[in-house]
Amino acid sequence: MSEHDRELVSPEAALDDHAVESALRPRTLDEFVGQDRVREQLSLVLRSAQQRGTAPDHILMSGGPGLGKTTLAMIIAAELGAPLRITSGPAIERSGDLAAVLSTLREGEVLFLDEIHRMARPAEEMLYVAMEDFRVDVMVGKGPGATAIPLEIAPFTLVGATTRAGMLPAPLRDRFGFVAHMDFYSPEELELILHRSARLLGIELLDDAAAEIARRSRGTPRIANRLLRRVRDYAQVRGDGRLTLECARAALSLYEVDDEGLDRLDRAVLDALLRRFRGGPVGLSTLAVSVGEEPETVEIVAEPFLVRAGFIARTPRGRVATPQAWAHMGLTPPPDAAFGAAALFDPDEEP
Ligand SMILES: Nc1ncnc2c1ncn2[C@@H]1O[C@H](COP(=O)(O)OP(=O)(O)OP(=O)(O)O)[C@@H](O)[C@H]1O
Ligand SMILES: [Mg+2]
Repeated sequence: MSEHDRELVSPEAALDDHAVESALRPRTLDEFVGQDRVREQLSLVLRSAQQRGTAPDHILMSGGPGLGKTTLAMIIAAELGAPLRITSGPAIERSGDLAAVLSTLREGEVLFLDEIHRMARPAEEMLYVAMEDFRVDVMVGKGPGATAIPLEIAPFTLVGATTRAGMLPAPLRDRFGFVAHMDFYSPEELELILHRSARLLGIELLDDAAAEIARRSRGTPRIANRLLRRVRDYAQVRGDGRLTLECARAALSLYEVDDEGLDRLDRAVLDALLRRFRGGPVGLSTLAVSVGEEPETVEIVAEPFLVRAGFIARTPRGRVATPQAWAHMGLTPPPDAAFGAAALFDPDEEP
């Protein structure tokens, strides 16, 4: 599948998303739609720290692409009235890169470390100390004569974001006082987000069209906003500019986003699972290879939604298609097909 095909339907940010995304980002906790539990927990963490006059605990946000991690990080700084410094795991190749950031933080500053699971190992150790003791040990010299010079740094709040919380070493995870688990959004929440975006973009969006787009957005605000823009294009060129249900349906089918919001990658994964592996169980990397994708892409981009929507079950022996998957793809399962939970408890098989 080419990059071009992927851009529309992937929850990961595409090039043309960036400008419009920053325009559509909610700026306060109140404007942030959905994730009610996270919002309430976060609001307590922030308010109480403000009342105590201290920097709040370090905050980790975990969740799939496009669910609002960067947005929340910006909101945290804004709610605290604190300056925000942004960096990311891949930008920190050596511990020196991190030392340079940490040693120039101002008191109370929020440090947003995106993709924190991709930071270099030696920098991780430095981060542990910084998070706990607000200190960096700067190494001077090399070899046996090297010494660590402790340097005090200003109390700050680290906000880490990761799509793969499981990949964080336990000592790092444990140093976060609060972990926000970002989940997929309900269709109703996505509708609210779509109406808000339409208002900001000056688009006339009818209720039933919003519901249709929301239902097909794979629980992800980024995808909802992107589909909104494609339906707007359609309405502008082929209609009278208003986003009606007919426009939404026609545009989404043109862009191959199906009734359940499955895109080409999702369907390719399901198709391989059903036809080539007779519904599984099959390992994730085998499945990824058979659709010509990186295992990480299938694991982070396609699978969580397919599981959440009830098309795939994870079992100790691998991924298994559910009856719903067979039905959705219009195929008949073989009589011996393994089905999700049943496969979990097969007494004759070793996990
Ligand atoms: N709760 C929300 N309410 C309204 N809009 C939202 C919400 N969450 C996300 N969005 C919209 O979705 C877009 C993507 O969100 P964001 O960039 O924060 O995702 P992310 O989790 O950081 O993704 P990535 O893992 O790719 O970095 C934002 O531009 C924002 O407009
Ligand atoms: Mg982000």
